[in-house]
Amino acid sequence: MKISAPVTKNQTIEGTIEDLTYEGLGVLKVDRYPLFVADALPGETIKAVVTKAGKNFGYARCLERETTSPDRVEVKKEDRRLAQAGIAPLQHMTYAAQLVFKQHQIESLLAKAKLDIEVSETLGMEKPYQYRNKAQIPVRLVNGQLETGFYRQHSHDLVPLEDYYIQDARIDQAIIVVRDLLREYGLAPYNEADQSGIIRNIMVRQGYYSDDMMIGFITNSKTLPHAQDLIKGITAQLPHVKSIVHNVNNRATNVIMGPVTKTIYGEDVIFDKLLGNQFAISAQSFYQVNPQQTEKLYQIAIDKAQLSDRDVVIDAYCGIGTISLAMARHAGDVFGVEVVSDAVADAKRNAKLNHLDNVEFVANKAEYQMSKWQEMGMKPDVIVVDPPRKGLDETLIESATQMAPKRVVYVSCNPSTLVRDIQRFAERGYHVVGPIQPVDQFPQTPHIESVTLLERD
Ligand SMILES: C[S@@+](CC[C@H](N)C(=O)[O-])C[C@H]1O[C@@H](n2cnc3c(N)ncnc32)[C@H](O)[C@@H]1O
Repeated sequence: MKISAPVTKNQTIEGTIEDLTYEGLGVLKVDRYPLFVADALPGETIKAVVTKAGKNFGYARCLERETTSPDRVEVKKEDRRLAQAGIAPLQHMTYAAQLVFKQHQIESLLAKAKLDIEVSETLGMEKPYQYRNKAQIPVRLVNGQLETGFYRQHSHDLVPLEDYYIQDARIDQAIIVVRDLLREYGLAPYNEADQSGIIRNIMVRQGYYSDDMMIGFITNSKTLPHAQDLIKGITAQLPHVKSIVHNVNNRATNVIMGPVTKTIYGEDVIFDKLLGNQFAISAQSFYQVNPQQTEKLYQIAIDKAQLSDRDVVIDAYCGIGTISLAMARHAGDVFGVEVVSDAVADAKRNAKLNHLDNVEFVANKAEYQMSKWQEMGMKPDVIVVDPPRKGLDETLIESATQMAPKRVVYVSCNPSTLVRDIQRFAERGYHVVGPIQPVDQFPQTPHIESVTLLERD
């Protein structure tokens, strides 16, 4: 039997938003068929036009709001570009409602999996904007002029921007300085259509406690024309820049940086602090983007780990060792594993920088290393995992539980893989203790970070 959508493209409909998707889109149902609507909140009655009608779901654009949710923040016309660019897709919700939305997202995934686990209120920020310490901004030609900005969502059309709202204001200022220098020296922006031009992206990293800034040029060409002029211009206008790097990426890919980064001014790294430890951060290493909330996140992970000074800890997916070093102050020995070798080099350097000699770092896939450690007979007391969005490899869960740690602390940036992995741990004798604690690392966006404690049954 052919199933068809109960609506057609361009049809106008009226209804009340029932829910929000994990991306923060309003859900408007026609019979049981869901239409997803941007900038629409639960309880709001709207008139909308169908923009896409697929087999199982569709999309609609709000034409008129007949009632307004108390959770709504009116967004100024000039700021709507931030939502279009996917920078702040939740900007139309009060911050309090954003925090509740994140808590509910985890609760509803747990309920779907029939898991009776409590979720605490999301720990939010006092000032939930200008928090990001890193930007990778595309450079393109728009109306005959070199522009910096963000892509309109689901497209490669550049929306020129100067105020990115969620970035450290010093980063916004640096992007303008660099953009103007690129214009002055006539460097051609990259053109994706025929892969011509020079400058693909500008990368900026800013310390939170330190004033250090790193600027990176990601180019399509092997060389960076006018490198000395650019360095001179940047350092004259932005004296806190400690490092300028050049990265070549001449492949037709959405991955921003190529494999090799060369330092063309100053140091290879910038320095910043987290929970009192100093960190050297290189261009290619992962470093949490919201330093204020990261300190809260790590402190919760440390508290949940309940370390004693003889405990052996594994920190899987350790990046530049930020969690490892924070734990090393409370534990016997800490072993970190991370796949990016530059990050491991940074982690080793960071252990020395902080005079911590009870930490060891290995460059390997966490799933391989965990099975190696298990075969070697290692018996950790605590395992911390902080994987990327795809969550844990099942073989890692197998080796980790075989090693029988007392506790597993799971730092997650994706509640759906977290819930899947909690079930996999449960099959191997580990259960969640206490509530899951969401921490808002990404205000104004639907991203959800949380910390979960699992213990052996
Ligand atoms: C969410 S980050 C966490 C990093 C670190 N714990 C922190 O808080 O800064 C995930 C890290 O996992 C690394 N990674 C991704 N896949 C991996 C794998 N299969 N094995 C080990 N590390 C991996 C990434 O390079 C990244 O550094």
